[in-house]
Amino acid sequence: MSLPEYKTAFMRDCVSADALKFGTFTLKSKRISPYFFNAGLFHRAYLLRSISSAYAHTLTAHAQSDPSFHFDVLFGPAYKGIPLAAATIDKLADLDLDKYGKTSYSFNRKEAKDHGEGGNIVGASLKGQKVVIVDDVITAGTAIREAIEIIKREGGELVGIIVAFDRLEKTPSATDDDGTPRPSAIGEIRKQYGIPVLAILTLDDVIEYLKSLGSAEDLERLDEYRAKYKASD
Ligand SMILES: O=P(O)(O)OC[C@H]1O[C@H](OP(=O)(O)OP(=O)(O)O)[C@H](O)[C@@H]1O
Ligand SMILES: O=C(O)c1cc(=O)[nH]c(=O)[nH]1
Repeated sequence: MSLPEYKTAFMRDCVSADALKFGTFTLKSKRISPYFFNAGLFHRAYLLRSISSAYAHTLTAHAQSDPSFHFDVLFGPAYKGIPLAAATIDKLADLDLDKYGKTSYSFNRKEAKDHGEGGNIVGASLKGQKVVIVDDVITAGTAIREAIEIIKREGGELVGIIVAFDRLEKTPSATDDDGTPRPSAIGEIRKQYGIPVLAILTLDDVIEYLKSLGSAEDLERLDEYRAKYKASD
């Protein structure tokens, strides 16, 4: 597997933290998946460093390939996006203090607060800011579209999205398993907004990993799932 070191290190930590699990899981979209990525398990200090470092490297690698890519705020949708956005700006500042030392983070409350400072945004104001959303996974795109709406409503400019894991699967629909390829939610968002949607790892990376280090049974189930739900983009 010819992945950059930060991706292989992240894959190793996903497996050791049990954040990448193989079995039978029901997704938010109700699709049944033979694997699940649980970013909530990156709760130990060394694991939070690992995931935030992988996000930060993915963002800086993209900024190197596209010098027009600039952002002021990392927005982490509640709940799992919150620690991810905060820890990632810390890592970005470690990588390049001059460039990222003034980058902010921000997140939404799921329920608006009606006392004290009030409102439902915590951290940087998004108004007039170039914003990148940091989340764990996009499947149907419901969560990310809610985050996009919040950014619009707050007057921010969405310039990119980064997730830990791109499942590379088509958007769920009533005729899900008819074998017809359709775009992924990520592909639709890229097309609709013309922005980069970056991922640290993809399903293809996991399948490559299973070929060398995983069980033949898991590999077969993931291959079957990919054949059934693979996106057309
Ligand atoms: O693309 P989708 O089909 O929307 O699914 C993916 C999202 O669903 C989960 O979050 P959830 O909304 O459950 O919130 P949480 O962060 O509070 O767990 C998950 O963390 C992703 O963000
Ligand atoms: O689609 C989802 O709900 C989902 C998939 C996944 O791999 N991980 C996760 O937290 N949510």
